[in-house]
Amino acid sequence: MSTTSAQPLLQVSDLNVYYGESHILRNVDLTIHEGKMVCLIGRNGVGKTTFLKTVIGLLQQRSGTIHYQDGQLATQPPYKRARAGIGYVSQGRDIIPQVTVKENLLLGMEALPGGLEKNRHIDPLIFDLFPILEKFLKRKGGDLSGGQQQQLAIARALLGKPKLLLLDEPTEGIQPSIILDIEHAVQRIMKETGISVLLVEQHLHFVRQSDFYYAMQRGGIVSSGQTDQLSDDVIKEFLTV
Ligand SMILES: Nc1ncnc2c1ncn2[C@@H]1O[C@H](COP(=O)(O)OP(=O)(O)OP(=O)(O)O)[C@@H](O)[C@H]1O
Repeated sequence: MSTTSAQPLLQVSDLNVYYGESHILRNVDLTIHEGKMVCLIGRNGVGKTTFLKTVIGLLQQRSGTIHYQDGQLATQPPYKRARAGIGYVSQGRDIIPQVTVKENLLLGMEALPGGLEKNRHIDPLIFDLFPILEKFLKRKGGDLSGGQQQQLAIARALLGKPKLLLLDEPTEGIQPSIILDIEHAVQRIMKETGISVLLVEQHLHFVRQSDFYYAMQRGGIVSSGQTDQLSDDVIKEFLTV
């Protein structure tokens, strides 16, 4: 199976990002081909979230390029990147606690052409993937459990019809039965919609679902390859399992 012939969906080259004077990301190269799941692994604080935030435009690189589809994401703000099909589920999930599950879901369609005025219909695939959300449509977002909020955050991102979904530690702090539900949902989403996923994850079972991995240490990529060739040494070094 060749994955290198087609033009990648996302190609990050020589990316350097700073917080003030702290040099966080160092010469990062990372490529995602269409329809693939790529996992970024590494210990706490190495720069994984910083990387995702730079791809979605919440942080600006000091140097390097991010090539997405057929152009550069130079200084576009996050909303333009969302419109261009990059969905982002942050580590904190960013569910709005005071409004209902339904209203949280509708927010996911804001980036679509015509915005919320024209998009009020929630795709039934969402409820097929996450039946609990249909049951709890009228509940406040803040009343859901952590796992349910994570499902809501993924569903909301999906409603923006992304081509690339960025997921920041979706299983963090979530009970094992819901971790499996989330893994299955992500697999189904990829199969049924053809989107690509960039996953930051510590949970080995989920990491193993990805096609390719990149391992980060002190802001640089120190190992990468096909996930089915991920060695026990790399797992021990880069995952907290
Ligand atoms: N707003 C900020 N200002 C300054 N430094 C920051 C800021 N946010 C993160 N950092 C630093 O940048 C480095 C990378 O953080 P980042 O959150 O990207 O790591 P991570 O690999 O995602 O870790 P975690 O899994 O703990 O989220 C850390 O040393 C962190 O302390």
